[in-house]
Amino acid sequence: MKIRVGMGFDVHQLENGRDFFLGGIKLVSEKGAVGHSDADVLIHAICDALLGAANMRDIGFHFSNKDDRWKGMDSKFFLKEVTRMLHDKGWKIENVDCTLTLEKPKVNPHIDAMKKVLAPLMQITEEDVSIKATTNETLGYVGREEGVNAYAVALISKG
Ligand SMILES: Nc1ccn([C@@H]2O[C@H](COP(=O)(O)O)[C@@H](O)[C@H]2O)c(=O)n1
Ligand SMILES: C[C@@]1(CO)OP(=O)(O)OP(=O)(O)OC[C@H]1O
Repeated sequence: MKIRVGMGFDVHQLENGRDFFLGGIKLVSEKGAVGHSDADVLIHAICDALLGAANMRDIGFHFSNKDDRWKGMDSKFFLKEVTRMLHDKGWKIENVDCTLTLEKPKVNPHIDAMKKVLAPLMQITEEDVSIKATTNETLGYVGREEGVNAYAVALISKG
């Protein structure tokens, strides 16, 4: 059996009055993420981890931020598509593990809801989706609530 690991990282700016889409759900928050799509930083990091594991470039390579088709796009579409692309090459997703860094809101109360949305998009169980969060202890752009980071690792297999 062939197994591969991939890592993904993404960052988006936070702005007052924006919707905050994170992990496929909409959070109640004063600030939301800014991007070309719906700016779901967690989904983008997961897509990059999966594409990286399969050595299939990255999310911006397949879904350019210069392409109007993806403007305001629900990022769940990208994850579904990336999963399809991996399946087409014979890969099975084993698990993903993610860490968010943001000062607020608290994401712990929403993690189960995120897993429920993300797992079926990757055709894996919620047990195979791990999401964690930490503040940046007020340091740097995350600490100043100017941005949100997402890190993800993914394991895939075939054969
Ligand atoms: N946006 C966040 C940040 C953190 N958490 C949870 O709180 C714990 C403590 O955070 P520290 O940064 O002070 O270590 C962290 O381990 C998370 O469980 C959160 O839910 N949302
Ligand atoms: C998702 C895409 C495409 O709409 O745009 P953004 O929402 O700006 O997100 P980013 O993480 O910069 O990655 C890739 C983009 O091409």
